[in-house]
Amino acid sequence: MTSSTTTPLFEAKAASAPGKVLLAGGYLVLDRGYNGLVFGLNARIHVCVEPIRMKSGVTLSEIIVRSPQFKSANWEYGYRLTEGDGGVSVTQLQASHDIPISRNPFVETALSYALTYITTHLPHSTISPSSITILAASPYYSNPGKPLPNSTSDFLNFDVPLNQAHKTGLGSSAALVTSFTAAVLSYYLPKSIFDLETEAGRQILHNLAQASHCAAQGKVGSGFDIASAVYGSCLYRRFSPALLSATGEPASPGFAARLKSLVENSEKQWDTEITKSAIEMPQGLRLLMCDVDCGSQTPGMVKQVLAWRKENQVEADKLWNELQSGNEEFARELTALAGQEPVARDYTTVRDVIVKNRTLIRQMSTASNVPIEPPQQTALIDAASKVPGVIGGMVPGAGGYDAFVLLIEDKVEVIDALKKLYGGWKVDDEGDDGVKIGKVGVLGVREDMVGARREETALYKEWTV
Ligand SMILES: Nc1ncnc2c1ncn2[C@@H]1O[C@H](COP(=O)(O)OP(=O)(O)O)[C@@H](O)[C@H]1O
Ligand SMILES: C[C@@](O)(CCOP(=O)(O)OP(=O)(O)O)CC(=O)O
Repeated sequence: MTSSTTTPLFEAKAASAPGKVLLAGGYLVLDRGYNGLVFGLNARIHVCVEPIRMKSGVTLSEIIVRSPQFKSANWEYGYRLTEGDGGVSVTQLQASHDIPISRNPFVETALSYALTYITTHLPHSTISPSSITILAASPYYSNPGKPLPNSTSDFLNFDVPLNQAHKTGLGSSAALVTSFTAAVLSYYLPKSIFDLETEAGRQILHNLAQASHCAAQGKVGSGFDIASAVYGSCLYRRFSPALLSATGEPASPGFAARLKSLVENSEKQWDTEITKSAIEMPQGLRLLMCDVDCGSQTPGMVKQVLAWRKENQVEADKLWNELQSGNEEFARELTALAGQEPVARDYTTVRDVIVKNRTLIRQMSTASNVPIEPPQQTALIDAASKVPGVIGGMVPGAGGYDAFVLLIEDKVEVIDALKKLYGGWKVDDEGDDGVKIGKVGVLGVREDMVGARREETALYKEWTV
């Protein structure tokens, strides 16, 4: 018997998006009155969308998503257009009878939002089945990974289920939702409607990814992580949270039209401010991400800081304003240094600004009783700051025990000295707060100024089916 296959309508497409580090403006950036200074990182999540070749005559509305670096990380979805312009609803299908369904809310929501947006431009019948592969750079997880046998691919096999992946806090869900949305839109929509390489395309991607990331998270954060995943390093002012509240739930009547209008900025105007020119990394300097092995999670830090601010508005406003000025000064210093030859530079001012900002953050920490820069991190950053070639360091984002970031001269000897310093760093005694930190790792991750971008699909041939 001969079996013929139908010719796929679409050509494989891929995109990637960077991770993030909020160098300055943690907590402040939740409020539109303040900014965040965010750097994209050279650890990217990639997504590749390909046609599923089917035997002719078989029609199947199914999209298969795989994250092949992890065990059993497959999600199969059926999709259908809902009544009353409710957009595309996706339903997870059981891959096999003996494997229970495990949901991936970020994938599921990004898929339903992207397909809904696509059907506002194309008839639903043009959404043909596809196979989607997710591949993440290894620094997103602290699990040891192995290359595929005889492989030239940089992606590693972690050989554990996704729920056993230990995240290093580089913003996996934002990089995933952004690259996933970019790849799906690029695959199904003609370039005249969505082109990732244009300003209009990036705006569509930003707005759609913010909406689906918030929906998947079940909360509206500041969105700095999606902004940097789309635009790369930038000075960020958030959108008004009310913008998203009127969109409603997928499948509710009129959802598709509301999503289109939100994404295309046609009724309500997005008031996000993204200024790429306000931040630069001077040539010869780099960021170095460090990861602390620590059992302690500190959920509810954001709630607690905001509650303290509300109760102590006058004191908090003073601190917030001082920090905002300090952060602005830090951004200005970095861009000024970027305009100078490395040999002509004097790092004294930028060092002082970092030290001053850290003092303010510790004030925020003490006043709100939240371990934003706990003493364990103070010791780690202070010790690094004495290493020749280290300009300074800080706790990024919400802070806590698990990560910090250093600004250093981009020289192997500086990284070697830091590895030596932290190699022997093990605090076996608990601090006064009862928290014991373990191994300190220097992640091979630095800033990346570029946001979401198109990728060649050949990069993934060893991982796609
Ligand atoms: N490589 C991956 N493949 C598939 N889904 C992923 C991957 N990495 C992260 N995710 C999704 O993102 C979620 C983690 O998001 P979150 O807890 O917000 O962490 P982060 O701070 O890294 O964004 C995972 O539970 C999973 O749903
Ligand atoms: C407190 C914040 O301003 C910054 C948090 O930054 P992190 O980088 O710590 O974030 P997660 O990876 O989402 O945990 C909250 C926000 O801006 O949403």
